[in-house]
Amino acid sequence: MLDQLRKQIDAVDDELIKLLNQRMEYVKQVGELKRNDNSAIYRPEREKAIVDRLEANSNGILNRAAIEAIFFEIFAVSRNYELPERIAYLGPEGSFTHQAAESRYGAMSDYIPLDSISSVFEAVKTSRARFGVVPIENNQEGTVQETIDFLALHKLTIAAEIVLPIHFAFASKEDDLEKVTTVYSRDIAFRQCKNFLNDYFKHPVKLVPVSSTSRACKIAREEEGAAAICAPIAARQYELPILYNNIQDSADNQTRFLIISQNFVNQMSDQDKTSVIANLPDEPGSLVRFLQQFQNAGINLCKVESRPAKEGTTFKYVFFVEFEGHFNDPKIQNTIKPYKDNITWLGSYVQLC
Ligand SMILES: O=C(O)C(=O)C[C@]1(C(=O)O)C=C[C@@H](O)C=C1
Repeated sequence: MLDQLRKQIDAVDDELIKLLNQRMEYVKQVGELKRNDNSAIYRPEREKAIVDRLEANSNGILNRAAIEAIFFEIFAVSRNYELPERIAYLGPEGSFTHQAAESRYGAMSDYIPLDSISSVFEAVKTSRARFGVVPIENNQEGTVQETIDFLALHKLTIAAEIVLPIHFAFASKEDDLEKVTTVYSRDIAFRQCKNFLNDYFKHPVKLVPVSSTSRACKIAREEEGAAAICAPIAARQYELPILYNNIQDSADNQTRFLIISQNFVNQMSDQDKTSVIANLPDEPGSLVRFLQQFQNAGINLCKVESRPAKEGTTFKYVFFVEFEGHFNDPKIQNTIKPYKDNITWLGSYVQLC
């Protein structure tokens, strides 16, 4: 029975590899066309349209998550045939940002882990990497201010967003919780796994904050009585056994990441979001009048955040504003027309959250 099933699987795989090779032949031709007119290799809106179509047509076992897992790898291989891509991300290896980057660029891309958000921006700006992946907000903890400040400073563009459910794991070489005396992790992870720590530890245990959950795994692998609260990808990387998965208090814990690039322009789709920095006059009603334009045009705002303008010693602010729609959409163009000198466009990309 098993032999028979495996024979059938082999036959399907032979078909699949034939079809994938055929797909890559077409991809190579697309790559040549793109090289001729110097257009972007990475086209997130096209990838999304393919996944949407496959999900609608899939009347078998594969759901959207499975289709994405398979096809994002295929797209990553395709893009590498068209032009090898290098992706910088906020490291270290095994971080949630690494996991986000891999979820979009697959296992085959060339990755550079960097130790700060500013270094990721720098790597993209100096063309050391074609794309950079940085966190922008967590739905429990709020905004990563640094990312907004560097977006305002460097004028790089946002090519796409990634939304990743944040699952923490509890990993240790110890096979019994009684033997665990110290838990290493990031502050934010301790905050988000309070219930687990309260419910599972009846004896005193030391919580030691470290710079990353990968570092927590590294220490936990070497130290007796130690454990780490970490991203599952980090535990795997350090071969640290996972004792409990999904130990975070909230099942809805998600982080949103941005893919940044130089001068990246997506084509319009029907699900776009636009991010801008608005530098408005410092006078009564300035922000209200600006936002009123969006209400008048029926454009939904997704995020408004004020940040220091960092102009000398003054206490002035700029606004990071996100709204639904593509910058090139005539409706958006009309709405922001009176503000064209006050706005820096950061990107229009397919909206995932
Ligand atoms: O359609 C394109 O523009 C392609 O380059 C092909 C392809 C694909 O594999 O389907 C690859 C990369 C792009 O990000 C989108 C799609």
